[in-house]
Amino acid sequence: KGMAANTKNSFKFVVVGGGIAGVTCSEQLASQFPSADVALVTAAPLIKAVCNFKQVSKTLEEFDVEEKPSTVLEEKYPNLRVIQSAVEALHAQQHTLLTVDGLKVHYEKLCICSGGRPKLLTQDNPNVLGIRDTDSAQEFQKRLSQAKRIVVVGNGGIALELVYEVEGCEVVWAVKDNAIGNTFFDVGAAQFLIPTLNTDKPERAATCKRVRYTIDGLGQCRAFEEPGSALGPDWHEGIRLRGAEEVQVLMSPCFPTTFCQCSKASFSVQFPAPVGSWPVYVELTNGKTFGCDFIVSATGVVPNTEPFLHGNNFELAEDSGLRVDDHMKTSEPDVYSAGDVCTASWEASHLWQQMRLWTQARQMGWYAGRCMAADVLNETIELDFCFELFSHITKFFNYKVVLLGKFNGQGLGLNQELLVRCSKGLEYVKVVLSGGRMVGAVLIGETDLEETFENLILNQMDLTPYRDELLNPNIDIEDYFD
Ligand SMILES: Cc1cc2nc3c(=O)[nH]c(=O)nc-3n(C[C@H](O)[C@H](O)[C@H](O)COP(=O)(O)OP(=O)(O)OC[C@H]3O[C@@H](n4cnc5c(N)ncnc54)[C@H](O)[C@@H]3O)c2cc1C
Ligand SMILES: NC(=O)C1=CN([C@@H]2O[C@H](COP(=O)(O)OP(=O)(O)OC[C@H]3O[C@@H](n4cnc5c(N)ncnc54)[C@H](OP(=O)(O)O)[C@@H]3O)[C@@H](O)[C@H]2O)C=CC1
Repeated sequence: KGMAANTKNSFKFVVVGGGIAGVTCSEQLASQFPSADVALVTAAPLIKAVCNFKQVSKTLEEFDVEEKPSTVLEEKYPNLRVIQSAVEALHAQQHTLLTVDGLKVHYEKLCICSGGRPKLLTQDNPNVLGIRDTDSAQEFQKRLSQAKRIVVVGNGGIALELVYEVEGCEVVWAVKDNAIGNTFFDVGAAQFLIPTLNTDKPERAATCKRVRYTIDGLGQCRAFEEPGSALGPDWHEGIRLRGAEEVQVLMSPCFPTTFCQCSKASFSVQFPAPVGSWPVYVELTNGKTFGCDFIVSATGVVPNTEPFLHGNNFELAEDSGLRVDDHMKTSEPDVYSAGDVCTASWEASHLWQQMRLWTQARQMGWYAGRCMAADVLNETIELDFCFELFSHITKFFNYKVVLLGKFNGQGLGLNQELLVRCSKGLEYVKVVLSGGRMVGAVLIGETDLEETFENLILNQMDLTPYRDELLNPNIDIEDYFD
């Protein structure tokens, strides 16, 4: 009711974006300042809320995400108003936003949490799809139900999930690396996971046909009008990812042909002139051309900065995210940013790196809210502990996956030693040591090692004397370091 009286659309705090970052930030502000007017301006009709939050260890967290109508937020926080409209322009000097509905919103402090959108191979081909939000996932599902063959390009999180989940449709997976899942895994972990593609998925074993997995090529294993929030864990659950035919996963570890000799940035797939009856063809650098019903471009995300830039002086990072400092502040006064749209530009802990993930969206949104509050109250605030150590829990190919620190030896060059333990079909454990200290780990399966390894990474103990015991399966490592 208090909000209804605010006809001037002037707010102490305004947050843009109803994804995890924006919702967490606005909830933080609305609960810390119950008498201040807070607005959440978001393009999509539904917001994303964190539920069943569980702090698994010092830095590891798990939670579910629910899509809810925005009224739920307004009911919970009487001082929070949700404005469903896309922001069209920002005038940072005047502290105002304009929405596509012609609404002018005034703020004292603003946090931009507008997320990202798929970095598509090409924008103009209706047969090249990206997956980001509920709408795009539904479009994908609709097209898949009629499809006999699709080509998946990209080797990150979405591609990994798709090739595992899609059934009843031939999948050509064009991978330019020599192993799968390059954003999360090294070759060893990839080798561990690959046989899973060849087995029935547990929950569907009774009903589905056996997946045939063939290896092709050289490899060793070898509408952005009203963008919705990014999907997240288990986005494919409840969506039937089934094509029109029998199942075959065909992996082509090769480079799409028109991959320029130079940098990846100039990469583009060309669509050769049709020679058959498929709606679209893709030519790969192993010399093969595949016709397919459509191509999924699972090639990363681009920060949604567009409506905020014009006429303002935002510093952008190389990946075109809004640069934020260790207080989540952008280069414009009173403008903060969190989640996929921003790029952490502070001197990060040597054990942390930004990855555009659900968990980091929540952590950044929450911390940005606290920083905005601290600024208003003239209080000092230290960089939150969650930015000390990179940690991520997820699931790939139905295995629990925990990633800690420099899990792929990021930035370590030759200054690293890897210890690996692997039981086929059961677990894969990799530890990254640098100068005798643990700096990262990949844990696949029910290893139960995450807490002990997290502690060993955080306390930077010299493990040189223990390196032979560290992964010895006959030693209870938790007791050992107790
Ligand atoms: C298919 C898929 C699977 C994923 N799986 C996982 C996973 O298993 N684990 C994991 O950790 N991460 C996963 N991610 C990544 C994760 O979903 C994102 O990192 C995270 O959701 C980003 O949250 P965000 O709040 O920054 O942005 P978003 O969720 O993208 O939200 C942005 C919000 O801003 C709004 N918006 C955009 N532009 C405007 C504008 N101009 N005006 C007003 N509002 C605007 C949008 O409507 C939206 O509400 C996945 C992503 C995808 C696409
Ligand atoms: N379970 C989880 O945690 C999941 C997380 N996500 C997150 O959602 C977001 C979107 O996922 P996704 O799209 O898979 O993005 P990712 O960043 O995970 O992966 C993008 C992949 O595409 C490759 N790539 C980039 N540009 C090109 C190009 N022009 N041609 C060919 N390949 C290219 C990248 O290779 P290279 O690295 O060499 O550039 C990389 O393999 C990511 O932030 C991801 O982390 C998604 C699904 C599941």
